[in-house]
Amino acid sequence: MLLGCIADDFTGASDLANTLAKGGMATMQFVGVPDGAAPASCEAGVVALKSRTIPVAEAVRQSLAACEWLLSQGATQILFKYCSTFDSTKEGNIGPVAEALIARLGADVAVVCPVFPATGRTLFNGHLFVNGVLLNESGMQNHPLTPMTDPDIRRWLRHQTRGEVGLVPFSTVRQGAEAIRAALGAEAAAGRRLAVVDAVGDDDLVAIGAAIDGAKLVTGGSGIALGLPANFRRRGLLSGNGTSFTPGHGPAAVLSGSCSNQSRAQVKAYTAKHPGLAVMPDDVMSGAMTVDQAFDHVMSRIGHAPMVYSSADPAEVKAAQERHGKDRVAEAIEGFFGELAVRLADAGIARLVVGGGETSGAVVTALEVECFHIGPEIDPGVPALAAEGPRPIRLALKSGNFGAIDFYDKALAALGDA
Ligand SMILES: Nc1ncnc2c1ncn2[C@@H]1O[C@H](COP(=O)(O)OP(=O)(O)OP(=O)(O)O)[C@@H](O)[C@H]1O
Ligand SMILES: O=C(O)[C@@H](O)C(=O)CO
Repeated sequence: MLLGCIADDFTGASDLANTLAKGGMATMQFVGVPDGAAPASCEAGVVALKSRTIPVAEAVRQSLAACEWLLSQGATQILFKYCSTFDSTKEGNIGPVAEALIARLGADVAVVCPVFPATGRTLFNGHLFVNGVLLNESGMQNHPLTPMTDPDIRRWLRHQTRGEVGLVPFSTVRQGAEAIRAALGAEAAAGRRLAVVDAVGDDDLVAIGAAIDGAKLVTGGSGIALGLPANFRRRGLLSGNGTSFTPGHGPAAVLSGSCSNQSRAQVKAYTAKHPGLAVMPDDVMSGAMTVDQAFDHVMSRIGHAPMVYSSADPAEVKAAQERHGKDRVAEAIEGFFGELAVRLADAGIARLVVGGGETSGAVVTALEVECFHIGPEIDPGVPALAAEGPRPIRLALKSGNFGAIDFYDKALAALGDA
């Protein structure tokens, strides 16, 4: 293994694995920290954690454990992947995890770059935009677990860190790799171990990638990985063998627990053409909607690739959270989808598409997936996946805001056929 990656959620892990696989690295995604060794052919290993919204100390502990395993597999550079919308609270978990990794690795400075131009995430003067709109006006201010109310990433991150946070502005980034390297060196010399780095396009990310060749720690969204494979290729370290995804055959279903604007539009488009079952938090919590009922609903319509969704608009989400408590609702719905996925896989569902990072984490964990082989890209940031483990199902894990309006139909086709 050359590059070792720690992702704070499961959709984010497959987003990153997609970028690295497209960049020509033989990439595997692992679910949690594996017990054994990675296959010798694995050049980039992505350990998927579900650490984005867990207590800070636990996120740090799990991330350090993942780091140890990746180092033990030979990784010479560690990449900490978080969301391109910087999903976090004032307490964490991005800052504390990054600082713990810096201390463990003895890194002098690590870039902070959530930029992902293909999905409209750009950073200018430290301010994060989603499709040209400031982060805190993009819909992310209504996120059920990590409402993003400040677009100034340096200021937001500073709430979470012990040390000061630096900035490499776009005026430097546009001068190329040498200038970026010098600016990062100046941040390190000033004692700032984390430096937010502006970028608006893929060429900026490629230049940043070249500037951080050999850096012990890199942090960011999947875009920060765009320029990294070239560093290993330049040294003749890549086999060029790619990954070993094969499509699946059999019935399909879709589960959506994401409440983002884009997910709600995708759910609407999909259920206009396929059967859909809306699952209400109140019904899940009271037992009025059981996994058995949802399972029967899906299985009786299985030829039509039905969808089960809890996706609801911000007012409904808020009302449910006020009635039951934010964590209890999330736990109940995630548990519901996890159990349903297991029932469906055991009943022969061969292709499953899941919407939402937390929801995907719950589903993949319940399915006891050990690792994934990375297949073709469906839409930016979302690859087809083949699971290894007790249930060798084909999966796509869609981040809440990713994917075109017809994403779910495209995903089912990319995963295989009936
Ligand atoms: N109707 C609902 N009311 C309240 N909470 C809900 C509802 N539906 C889903 N949730 C919870 O909201 C959270 C949605 O997070 P999830 O990560 O799955 O989606 P997302 O945030 O849109 O995706 P991503 O993290 O990939 O951007 C989950 O914990 C889910 O269980
Ligand atoms: O970076 C992103 O936006 C995604 O990979 C993600 O992490 C959403 O959960």
